[in-house]
Amino acid sequence: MSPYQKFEEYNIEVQEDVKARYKSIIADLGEDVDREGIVKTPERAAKAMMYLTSGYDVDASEILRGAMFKEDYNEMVIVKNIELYSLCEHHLLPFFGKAHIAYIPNGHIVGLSKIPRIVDVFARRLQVQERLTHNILECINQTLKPQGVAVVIEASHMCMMMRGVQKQNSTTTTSGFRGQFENNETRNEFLKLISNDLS
Ligand SMILES: Nc1nc2c(ncn2[C@@H]2O[C@H](COP(=O)(O)OP(=O)(O)OP(=O)(O)O)[C@@H](O)[C@H]2O)c(=O)[nH]1
Ligand SMILES: [Zn+2]
Repeated sequence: MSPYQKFEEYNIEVQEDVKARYKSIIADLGEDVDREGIVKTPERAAKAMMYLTSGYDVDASEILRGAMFKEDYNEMVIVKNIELYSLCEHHLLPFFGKAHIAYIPNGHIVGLSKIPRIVDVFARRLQVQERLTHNILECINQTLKPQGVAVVIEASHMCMMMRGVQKQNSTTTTSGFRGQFENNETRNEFLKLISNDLS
């Protein structure tokens, strides 16, 4: 049996387990689990939740390493307005928003699509926005070893909107800077270039 087959079987086993637990949760919440519209819901919810947390099984640095190209370009590269959807680890409710990411190459550039890809890898886990920001920052810094890297995330948290404090318009901004972006001039140039995209 290949390791891949083993992984598939493991996933089916986990899915069955999650499905059974959802069925019991839905019943506890007061629903009729045999009702037509609901009967397949435990399976749908299990698949959805497993998709939304599928980032645990993915090595983000391997994604970056797969598309690093030698290039003598020493200016800032910015990929901005990367939409992201994650789950808050406290309430299992979504938080969603945008990431703006910049790096200054140090002999290697990276395939542009790989930056949103690693955002997704870290977003598809139970997260807090601060750790999500750091995960992305450190992954780029340690894998690409650029002259500098910057990450800014702006997000709205459903756990603050639908329940709890119930604030509909607040957004949370987190950021991280390494290397040349720790220098005020470079950091300000980046912040200026994304300023129209910040709320
Ligand atoms: N720092 C941080 N806090 C978060 C994030 N997502 C949710 N939270 C907060 O996590 C906290 C959990 O606080 P608790 O007091 O344990 O939970 P709670 O009683 O449900 O809190 P309320 O949301 O205030 O009703 C809340 O203040 C949430 O707003 C995040 O990404 N970062
Ligand atoms: Zn929350």
